[in-house]
Amino acid sequence: MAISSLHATTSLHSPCTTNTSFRQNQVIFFTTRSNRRGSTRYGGARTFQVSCSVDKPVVIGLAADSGCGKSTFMRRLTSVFGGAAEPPKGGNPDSNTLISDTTTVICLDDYHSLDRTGRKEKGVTALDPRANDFDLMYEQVKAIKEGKAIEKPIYNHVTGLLDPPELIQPPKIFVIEGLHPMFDERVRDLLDFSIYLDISDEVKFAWKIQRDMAERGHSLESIKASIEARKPDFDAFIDPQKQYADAVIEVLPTQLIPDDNEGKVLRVKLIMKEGVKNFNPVYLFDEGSSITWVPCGRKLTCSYPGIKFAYGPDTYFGHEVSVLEMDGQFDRLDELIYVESHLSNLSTKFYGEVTQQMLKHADFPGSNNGTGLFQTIVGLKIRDLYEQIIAERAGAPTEAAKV
Ligand SMILES: Nc1ncnc2c1ncn2[C@@H]1O[C@H](COP(=O)(O)OP(=O)(O)OP(=O)(O)O)[C@@H](O)[C@H]1O
Ligand SMILES: O=C(CO)[C@H](O)[C@H](O)COP(=O)(O)O
Repeated sequence: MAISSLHATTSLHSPCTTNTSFRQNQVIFFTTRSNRRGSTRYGGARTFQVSCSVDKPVVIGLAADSGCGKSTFMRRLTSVFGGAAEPPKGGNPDSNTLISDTTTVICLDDYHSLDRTGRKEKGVTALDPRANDFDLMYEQVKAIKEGKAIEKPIYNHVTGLLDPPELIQPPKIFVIEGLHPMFDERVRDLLDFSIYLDISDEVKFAWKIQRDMAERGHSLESIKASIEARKPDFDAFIDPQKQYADAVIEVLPTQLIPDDNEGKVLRVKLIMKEGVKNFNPVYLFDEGSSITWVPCGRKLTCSYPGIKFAYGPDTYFGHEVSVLEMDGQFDRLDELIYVESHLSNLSTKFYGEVTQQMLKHADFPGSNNGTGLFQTIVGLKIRDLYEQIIAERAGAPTEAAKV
């Protein structure tokens, strides 16, 4: 049996019908095993009746290369919804899934159709579409969006093998993060909102060195070689997805320090597509104007090289966008409230919520610069989008939806 149809038959078509034997988001393992050359899949055609949520999930896509801040972004997003995300309780300790009260985040690496050995044998990288099962990805994201539970495979990053699948129940917000959330048109069309983290080569290199040398004991040469080996497939299959994103966070070297090659001070752009349903771009001072702002002075402490904001309209892959930019870093995070008070359409629930979120996670990477600030803002916009969709379904549009 083809892998995709095997899983299609085992997806649990019981949105609200049931004998509930499983709790919402409970994860179950299946041990039936099927093999094919180059990969190992587990699964079994079993029928389960499970509990379900009446509200169908809102589906969010987050695309980025490996080591580009997806996990950090997801931690900020989950925090905006008020809970901590944890791996499935009692499940596979190497599961890539994170579950909180509101959100379930799955990692699209779980749709690798070739395991580490299989990729090596075939001479393809994990970024290559031939190493991924897009039919299964589509069927399962569609099932979740329809409120049905799925048995999702697990790619084990420790062993490099495909582990037995885990049962995933439809949450309120379903996030698919990884290399290819916008690659397949069918999957792309299921997304209610999409984000691309666009990290420039220089910055990606600096972050990889920091993590893989300091935390994983890799040599500088091996990090360089791994980045170079991935580059052609990254350019061919990952990078082009940014044209479809509703919001792009672009991370570049600073322009405030001439010829900077340290990669510590960053220039970060938040590129927000115009005309996206339930998403009103954030603006600085005056919507639609072009503005440059250097806030350093009496209200904001800035050491060298300072902080510079910019805002204005632009085009991005033929789409009208608004771009908010921050170059530099904060000396004192509590003073961010001064910047926040000059931004509009933030979708905060109270004055200072952005600053509060940033202070809460001051230890996350990027908390003193535009990466943390814009990830937090996008998190708030996603919460707002979710609330608008739910209100719309309930037939009561919010004030924001009427704008
Ligand atoms: N905003 C940031 N500023 C500085 N460093 C960062 C930032 N975001 C991420 N990093 C660095 O990159 C590393 C990877 O971040 P993170 O785990 O969030 O990425 P990821 O895309 O989920 O990675 P992977 O796909 O490999 O699991 C972090 O350990 C940190 O060193
Ligand atoms: O690009 C990646 C996504 O995170 C990984 O390289 C891919 O999933 C393969 O993982 P591993 O190196 O653990 O076999």
